[in-house]
Amino acid sequence: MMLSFRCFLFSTSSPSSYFSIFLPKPHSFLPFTFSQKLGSYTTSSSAQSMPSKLLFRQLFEKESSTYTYLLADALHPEKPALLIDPVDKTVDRDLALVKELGLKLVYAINTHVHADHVTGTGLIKTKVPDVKSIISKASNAKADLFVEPGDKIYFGDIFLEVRATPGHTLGCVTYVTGDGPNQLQPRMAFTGDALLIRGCGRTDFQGGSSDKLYDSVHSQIFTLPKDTLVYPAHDYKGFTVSTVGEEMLYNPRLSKDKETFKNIMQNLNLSYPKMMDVAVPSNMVCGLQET
Ligand SMILES: N[C@@H](CCC(=O)N[C@@H](CSS)C(=O)NCC(=O)O)C(=O)O
Repeated sequence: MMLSFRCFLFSTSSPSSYFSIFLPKPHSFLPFTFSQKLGSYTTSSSAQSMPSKLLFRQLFEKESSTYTYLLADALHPEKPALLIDPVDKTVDRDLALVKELGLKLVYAINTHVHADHVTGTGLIKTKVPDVKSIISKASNAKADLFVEPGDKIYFGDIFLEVRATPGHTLGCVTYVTGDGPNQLQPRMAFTGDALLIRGCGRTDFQGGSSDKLYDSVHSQIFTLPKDTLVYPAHDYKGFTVSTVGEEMLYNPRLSKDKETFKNIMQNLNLSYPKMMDVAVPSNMVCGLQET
């Protein structure tokens, strides 16, 4: 299999090649089968329906209704872990969980520059200095490492693939668990605010575009296998997880044609997020700006 990796952004200060962006792990060691069905999905612990190396937790911050996701390669000797979309207010809770589970946090990742809450990535770095922050290059925000479409973020033997999904903001990306013989099945898509469960991110600020969002979701998310699990950055209705197939059928915005979608988005009439004027400038610098 041909694999292309972007090596120019690889951090040489990374503790070991098991925690690398863009560098492939050999595919020769396969301690488990990923094909045997075991049970039903759960949204609060292991989301996979089959034996896997993934430790997965969906964590919630209730003031902004934000989901943070903890993923780790639990069978790797060092249990390398990453957090997607941590919130400043819940950093202590999340780091306590990481410690309790004996994980080694290596990356704190954002799907985009959030407008409704302050990211926890900068605060995490002050508490665990070896952690590297990651955001898309297109976001123009500060971080240790910048990702672009097609990049792979490895933690142990598992990787996340980066897909560009602009429209809510210019720099939005979706992180999808890898495709490959020793990767997780079903796949998981961390969609940020591009695709919410039965909804989607608003498109009225931060370079938002309903035209772009429609194309992003249809070309980068709805082309994934239908059983791919959808984990968004927010939920306002009590949902926790969906699938690509479900959203293609039942999403009241994105299941429509593009013109209808654009019309819906133009008429959302949402008020601006309460924390927007604080959150956006702060999140451009990992959430560390004095306010
Ligand atoms: N009331 C909240 C903000 C709610 C909001 O605007 N959410 C955003 C994602 S965070 S920028 C969104 O895209 N919502 C889409 C929708 O259809 O609700 C606050 O004041 O923080």
